[in-house]
Amino acid sequence: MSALLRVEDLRVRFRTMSAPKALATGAKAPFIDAVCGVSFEIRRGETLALVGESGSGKSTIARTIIGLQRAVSGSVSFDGQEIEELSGAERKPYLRRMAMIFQDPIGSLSPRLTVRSLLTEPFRIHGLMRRDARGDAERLLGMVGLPADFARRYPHQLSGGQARRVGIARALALNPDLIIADEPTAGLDVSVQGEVLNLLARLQDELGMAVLIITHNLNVVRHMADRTAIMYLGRFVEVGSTERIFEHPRHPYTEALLAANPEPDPDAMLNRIELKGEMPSLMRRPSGCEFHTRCRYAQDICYRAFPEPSTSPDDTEHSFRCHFPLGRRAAPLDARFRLCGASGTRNEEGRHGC
Ligand SMILES: Nc1ncnc2c1ncn2[C@@H]1O[C@H](COP(=O)(O)OP(=O)(O)OP(=O)(O)O)[C@@H](O)[C@H]1O
Repeated sequence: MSALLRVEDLRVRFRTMSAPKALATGAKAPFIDAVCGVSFEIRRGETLALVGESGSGKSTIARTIIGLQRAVSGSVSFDGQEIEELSGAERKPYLRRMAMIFQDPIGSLSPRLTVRSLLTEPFRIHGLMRRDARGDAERLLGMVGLPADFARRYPHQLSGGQARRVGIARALALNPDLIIADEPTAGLDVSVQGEVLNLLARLQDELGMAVLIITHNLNVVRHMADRTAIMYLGRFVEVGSTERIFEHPRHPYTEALLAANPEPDPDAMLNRIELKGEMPSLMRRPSGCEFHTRCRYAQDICYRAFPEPSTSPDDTEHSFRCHFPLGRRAAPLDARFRLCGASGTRNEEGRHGC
């Protein structure tokens, strides 16, 4: 099946200080590369999860896809059309087919607008004349299980779960082909989290849209995603079907994330593994494999050489970047544990950029 969304070799860079200040202070890294050559696609109706620690670049990818952030290179194509090639006016029909659910349920809703205005604003933004704004708002509220009289409320009169439903309803307004959900359950009570996930899954079944879901929560991934991409320092280190990622992780970072999952399999070896140290700063990228500073299996080559992507022989859609992927590791046991610890220990020079 052809891809609905195709992202190719995407790179996004942020300035960390102005050029004159960098010159004055002699700083080597006036920028960080938040996203480093990421490529992936999402098929129609499919759910892809982006997973990784805070700061790994997940939201930056999302914001770049919907045009809130510019890439320094790479491309985003939607339904076969590269978005960057289009003028502002030509882009609109494509952007209208994507909608984003932002992280903060209440904070992402404009406090001065009623729910009715929030729900009908997408039509106005895209210049779509509607004869029955009240009917539109009621229909959208009904789709997310909220009563029609919620249309008169303001965001501060909503609970977190209700605000999240309004955010979802707003995202559905223009009947998008792709929804990007950035931490859709963050900040919600556990019971409400389940309701929101079930709602998203039901709407996806009914409406058939693709979903790009961004989350730290592996239980959310397991519940929602067909495929999963694991991010570290702005790169994909492992991508595959969610089942493969959970059952046969090949990258040690994936293994460690799964082990940190609050509901791990009690019999799995993964339970014994801890992810030690902090993620290195994007201003001081480690040499070689960028995960080596925290990897329990790292060997000399991991300090020196950046690993090329490999694929599983029995599943070419399962790819990973590791010199010693799980399942064919030959390191002596004492070497495996030598390198656990705080980040940056073997990275005195540090690198920036990617
Ligand atoms: N506008 C910006 N200006 C400068 N740096 C930014 C900007 N937006 C993001 N960053 C930096 O880019 C890196 C990636 O941030 P991003 O928000 O994409 O990560 P994330 O994985 O989505 O994190 P979280 O899970 O906390 O949302 C971080 O180091 C962040 O500080």
